[in-house]
This record gives sequence, structure tokens and C-alpha cells, in this order.
Amino acid sequence: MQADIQKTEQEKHTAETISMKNVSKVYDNGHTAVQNVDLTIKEGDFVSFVGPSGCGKSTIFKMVAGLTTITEGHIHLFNKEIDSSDRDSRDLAYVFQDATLLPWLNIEKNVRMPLTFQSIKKEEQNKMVQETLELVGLKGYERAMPRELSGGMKMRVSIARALVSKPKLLLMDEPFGALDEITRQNLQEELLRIWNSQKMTVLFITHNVFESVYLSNRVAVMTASPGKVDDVIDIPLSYPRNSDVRTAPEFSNLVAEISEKLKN
Ligand SMILES: Nc1ncnc2c1ncn2[C@@H]1O[C@H](COP(=O)(O)OP(=O)(O)OP(=O)(O)O)[C@@H](O)[C@H]1O
Repeated sequence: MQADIQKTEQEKHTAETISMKNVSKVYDNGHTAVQNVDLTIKEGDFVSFVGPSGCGKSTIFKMVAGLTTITEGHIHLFNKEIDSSDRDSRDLAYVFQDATLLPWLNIEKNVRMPLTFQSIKKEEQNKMVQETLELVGLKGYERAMPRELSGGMKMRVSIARALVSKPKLLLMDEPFGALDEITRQNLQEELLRIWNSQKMTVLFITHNVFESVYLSNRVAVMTASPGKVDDVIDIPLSYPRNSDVRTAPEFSNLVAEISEKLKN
């Protein structure tokens, strides 16, 4: 009986991608960007972070990615404390708003880039790159140069480059913020399709409450000065989602609830 209970506890723990306990970040200039954040993110979750500018959304992502230190508290990623040196960085990938690509490399080479730092045979690399290009709708664009692509296509390349190593966790910092509405909606659909097929955990920053409700199964609402996670709202809309969801009364109610919280 005791063993059963232990096993259940262990299984519960294994299913967590991220666990943040009392996490704070004070930058070197003394500014407290994030204070006392407690948050658990389960394997396969799609969690959006919304909140006013400067409330610490990117700082949380940077701590999770090991790009900035944690001042206080603990973050466990795949059950390992974040400072542990044996963490496999291929487990995690980051997508930024500006889709920075290497301008002198074609699309195929930009996407291949993360694999060149790993000991993966050329044939296996080719297969992984081709599969990923197909996944994000870039088949046929292998030889194109970044300057020839629109903002939406560049973002697809950026997503492909993040996915090519098959990460278990994808951090997306306002990826669609600079895109026009139609491109944005197309990429939202694509992202949901990819998330569903790849079964990874996604953390997503957006200033757009509609986008957060449309994509996520949970929305973390943050407040500023200092940055805190004020509430985590479950989004009980079923997947797959399509544009009809946006006109459903439950959708509008959730958007209104989150928008109201953001006003406080
Ligand atoms: N390296 C740094 N040194 C000092 N302060 C910083 C540093 N990086 C960020 N900050 C400050 O920490 C706070 C949180 O910044 P962060 O970028 O995490 O917020 P954000 O919620 O992602 O903002 P936005 O929505 O505008 O991107 C802000 O006040 C910012 O000015």
C-alpha cells in the first residue's frame, strides 16, 4: 500500500515539466522583476502568460531557460533543479518575437543550425530537417534566403529551428506580436496543430488576451511592480479549436474575465 502511494506521488512528479517555488528575481541594479512566484506546469500544458509591460514575463522565461540567474527560490525543470549542470539543453527551445535568422544562410541551413552542435550523423540531420520543414509548411523553401521571406514565413523558420531538436519544452516570447492579423491567425492554427502532433509543453507570452484564450489550456495572469503571478485560469474549451470557438459565449466570457483581472 505504502509502495503504491509512493509510486503515485512519483508519477505525479514525473508529469511535471516545470515547478517554481517561491521564485524571485532581483537584477543587478536592485530592481525586483519577479517576486515569490509559485507555479506548476504539467507535461503537455499550453500555458500563456499575460500581464502589463514590465511585469516579468520574459524574466520568468529567461530563468527557466537558464539565461539569467534565480535570486531566490527554486525552479525544477523535468524534475531537475535548474542549476544542475547535467541538464540537457536540447530539452528546451526558445522562440523570440523578432525571428532572428542568420541572413547569410539559406532556410535549410538556418533550421539545421542547432543540430550542427550535436553529434548527429549527417543523414539523420537531413531527415530531421526535412521532417521539421514539412511540419511547419516550409517544404520547397530550403534554398530561399531569409531576406526573401515575409515576417510570417520567417517566424515559421524560427519555429522550425526551435523544433528541429525535438524539444520537450518550447518557450515562445511574443512570437506573433509583430505580425498582421491574418498571418497571426494562420500561425495560431499551425502552432496548435504542431503542439497537438508533437505533444510538447508550450509556454507562450502574449499581450493579446484573445490569443491566450484561443491557444492555451491555462493562462497565467501577472501583475506588475513587482511582477507576480496573480492567478492561473483554466481554459475549459476543448481541442481541436477552430475559428468557431472565437464566437462562442464561453470564449467571450473567458476573455472578459482575464481582461478584467488585468485592469486590477
Ligand atoms: N537585465 C536587466 N537589468 C535590469 N532590469 C531589467 C533587466 N531586464 C529586465 N529588467 C526589468 O525587469 C522588469 C521585467 O522585465 P521583463 O522583460 O521580464 O518584463 P515583461 O513582462 O516581459 O515586459 P514586456 O511585456 O514589455 O516584454 C522590467 O521593469 C524591466 O525593465
